[in-house]
Amino acid sequence: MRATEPQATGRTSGNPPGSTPSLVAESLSKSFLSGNVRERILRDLSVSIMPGELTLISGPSGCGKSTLLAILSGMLRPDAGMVRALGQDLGLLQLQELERFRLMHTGFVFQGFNLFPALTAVEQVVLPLRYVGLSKPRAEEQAWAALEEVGMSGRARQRPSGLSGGEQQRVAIARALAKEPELLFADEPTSALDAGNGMKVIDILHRIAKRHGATVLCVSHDPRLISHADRVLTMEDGRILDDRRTGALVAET
Ligand SMILES: Nc1ncnc2c1ncn2[C@@H]1O[C@H](COP(=O)(O)OP(=O)(O)OP(=O)(O)O)[C@@H](O)[C@H]1O
Repeated sequence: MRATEPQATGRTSGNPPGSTPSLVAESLSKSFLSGNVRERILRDLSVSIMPGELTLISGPSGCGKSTLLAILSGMLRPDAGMVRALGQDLGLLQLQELERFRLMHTGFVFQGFNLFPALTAVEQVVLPLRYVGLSKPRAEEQAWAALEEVGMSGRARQRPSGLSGGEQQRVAIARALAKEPELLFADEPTSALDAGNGMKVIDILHRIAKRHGATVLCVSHDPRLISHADRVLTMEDGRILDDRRTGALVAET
């Protein structure tokens, strides 16, 4: 969530990408036990992610994309290495402080939308805003603005059962966007959608990066999305093999 006063990152809404990364990972390692065998999933991985950009992490299934996203977002601790998010070393935070950091500064969009079946679209977006302490009128105002931004204000009174998959994902993006997080993470946000809706969703994520100066980090193995990102990191076997800028243009609404 953005502070009223400018923060230490020196970013203001809508600024073009600066030279200061918003996310820095140094020498990350992570392994998981698979039966009796310990499998190394991330291998001494270092990367810096910039604000105001949509960065895509691509690569084959099982190469560690979601694990990297989970560590960069503070959901998972690495075995070794360091993550600095918005200047904060996440490894130095106690669990409660880390949860607070995530609540105030990060938003998530998942493959399965994760909407509450009984709530209307606007209620889905209002709920987390109330949780971070906004008054009801302020939360409703921000929720409507976020739904407007993703082109869903006309469907705001619908429950998930009355919405298409693409529309549900746009509501989920509005929910993540409404608290104005500096860091927006998306794990396979288009994989349950057809090509047209997938493109719409990725273009919305791209626009959020540009308009809000947010850091948008998206995991996907969908090759159609590559030309829609500003930067593509290709992973294989727990490492980043390729780091490319695409010169992608933001689609207008
Ligand atoms: N909590 C866990 N416990 C044990 N193994 C795990 C855990 N999380 C991930 N793994 C394993 O780590 C490997 C990498 O998983 P990860 O989800 O990061 O890959 P991915 O590149 O995102 O794959 P996909 O594209 O299929 O989602 C996989 O072999 C997975 O089974």
